[in-house]
Amino acid sequence: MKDSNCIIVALDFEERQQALDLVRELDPSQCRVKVGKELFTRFGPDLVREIQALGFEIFLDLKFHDIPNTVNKAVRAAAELGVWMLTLHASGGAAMLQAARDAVQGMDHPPLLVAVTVLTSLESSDLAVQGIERSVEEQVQRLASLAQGNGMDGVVCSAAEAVSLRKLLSENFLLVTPGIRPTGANADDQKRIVTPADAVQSGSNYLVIGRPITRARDPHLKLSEIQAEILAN
Ligand SMILES: O=C(O)c1cc(=O)[nH]c(=O)n1[C@@H]1O[C@H](COP(=O)(O)O)[C@@H](O)[C@H]1O
Repeated sequence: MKDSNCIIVALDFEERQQALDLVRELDPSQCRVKVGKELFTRFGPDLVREIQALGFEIFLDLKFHDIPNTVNKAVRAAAELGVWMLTLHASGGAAMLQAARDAVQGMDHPPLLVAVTVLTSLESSDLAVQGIERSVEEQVQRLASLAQGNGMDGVVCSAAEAVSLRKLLSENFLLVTPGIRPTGANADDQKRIVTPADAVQSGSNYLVIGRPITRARDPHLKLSEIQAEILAN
């Protein structure tokens, strides 16, 4: 997918002002933004509304993982905020995923529901510790099939799994891929990393990028460079 609007900038900041300063440098027609656990826990729905008022579609990444009734109510609350996309953990199981889907049934503009498969900070040895004796790729496939079979719009995975998922899943099922690192960038705590251009080539629909952009001296320039790299490939 060659779409200049496929990048989601992760606003992982401590301060409200840092997030707003970055957002004001960005163009809502060129990217979307992600509000995650740190920012939401500190500043809540008011900050989401403030960023929406600047014209941005918001990916609310709270990774719900709880009993079906609790997730149903939480998804409804997030949907009523008017967010564009939200996350829950596929490993919460079929009933939890269906409860999430039920929560947005009948809404005029429901958010996209995407299920996290295996976090990009994990590798096979981490699964083994949890008693999962299969490769990351197989576990991602299993959870992605579960997500697709229970009403999700897509999954969060590493772009390293995108090629195999594209063969397994329907064409319009979304692959949202964090763990993106331009060539030579620090991996930080990410284990399954892929460059922006390779992610798009492999079939990712949306690239979630945090530190490579937020830590850049000029975040707007860095975003433009990444977009240019994607379009050139
Ligand atoms: O759901 C997510 O967005 C997510 C899932 C995952 O498996 N890995 C992952 O890194 N993320 C998020 O994607 C962002 C990646 O940030 P950077 O590593 O700084 O680019 C963070 O906000 C993470 O919370």
